Amino acid sequence: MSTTIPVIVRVLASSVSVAGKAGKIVRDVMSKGELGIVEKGKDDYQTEADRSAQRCIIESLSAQYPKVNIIGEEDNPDTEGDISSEWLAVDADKEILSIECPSFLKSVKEEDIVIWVDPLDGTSEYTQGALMLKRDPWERWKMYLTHPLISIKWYLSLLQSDFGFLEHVTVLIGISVNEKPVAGVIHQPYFKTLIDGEKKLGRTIWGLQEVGVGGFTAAPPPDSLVITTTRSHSNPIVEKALQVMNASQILRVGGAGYKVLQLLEGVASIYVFASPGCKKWDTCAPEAVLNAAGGKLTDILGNYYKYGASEGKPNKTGVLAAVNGELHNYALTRIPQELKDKLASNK
Ligand SMILES: Nc1ncnc2c1ncn2[C@@H]1O[C@H](COP(=O)(O)O)[C@@H](OP(=O)(O)O)[C@H]1O
Ligand SMILES: [Mg+2]
Ligand SMILES: [Mg+2]
Ligand SMILES: [Mg+2]
Repeated sequence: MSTTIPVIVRVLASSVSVAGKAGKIVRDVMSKGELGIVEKGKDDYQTEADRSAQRCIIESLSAQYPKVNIIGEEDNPDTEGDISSEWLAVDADKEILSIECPSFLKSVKEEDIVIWVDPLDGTSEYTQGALMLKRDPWERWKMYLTHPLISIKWYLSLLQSDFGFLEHVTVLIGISVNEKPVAGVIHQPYFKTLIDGEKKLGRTIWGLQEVGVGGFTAAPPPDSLVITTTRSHSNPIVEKALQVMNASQILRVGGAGYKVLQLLEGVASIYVFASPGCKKWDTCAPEAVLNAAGGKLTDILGNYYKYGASEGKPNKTGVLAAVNGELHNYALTRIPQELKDKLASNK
């Protein structure tokens, strides 16, 4: 690979490639049917797909860019032994390699880069999606009875959906320089497209500051105010912040990556989550891609998160994102000061 291509462009091109590979791992674990669910904390789970996809991403990127600081969500991905060479991605996306690098990023060195990896965003939705792949109703019912995450209400709604909530699942790779997210990849392993009548699964969306976004068709925000928010981590303060928005519709979906995709594709205009819970790996890639598309992501107080390697991982003061500065400001001014103060006291 030519070394005349700036390192930030090469890192983005490699991230696009490896995200696709991680997405395949996520689908393969699901098809095998053994999810290996581990409880990390309250409402916080990890599966074999989270662990394996993280190994694939981190080992592939660190083999190519040993001086880049890479931080992943999963603490203990099974690090015993060599990973399958099938999982090591050393290629780079050709289209990205041909991008003209913005001048302010041309001299960035490997050691200036911090990458935040969420190998599987929307783990709740992933584990619930597993039920939909059980074709035998009795098998499905048995799986429901032993599933730690599904209430009867969600079981019934799953049975009515086509693909469960698997579309909410994304693989996130956020690239930051000087604490700011400058580039990002959102890969959606279960996105369905028909190419010449053939079904293809998976798509990769990317963004680079001052260059723009690719991998999907951008659309303007909906005419009326549509808000997107969590479906599995709500609480009374999250609900209060939604009530004050005066929205015509509230969409409850999984994953920070998927919610930002809804903003980019004109499905929703604002993402509101007035609670701690998200971490730097949840927001780094979505923030980078949204920025590159002209949007804005901050905490509920309107402050940007910092993505340096020594920053705390939790996004203690929530998430507020919108397709443009005007809508972001609208949401920011509607959130009562008392609620902002409550979140700020978590700092
Ligand atoms: N209260 C909470 N506890 C643990 N994780 C939370 C959380 N609230 C949000 N998150 C994490 O933030 C991401 C987006 O959450 P949500 O889907 O509820 O909007 C998920 O990432 P992961 O699925 O990668 O763990 C989720 O786990
Ligand atoms: Mg998680
Ligand atoms: Mg996540
Ligand atoms: Mg995750």
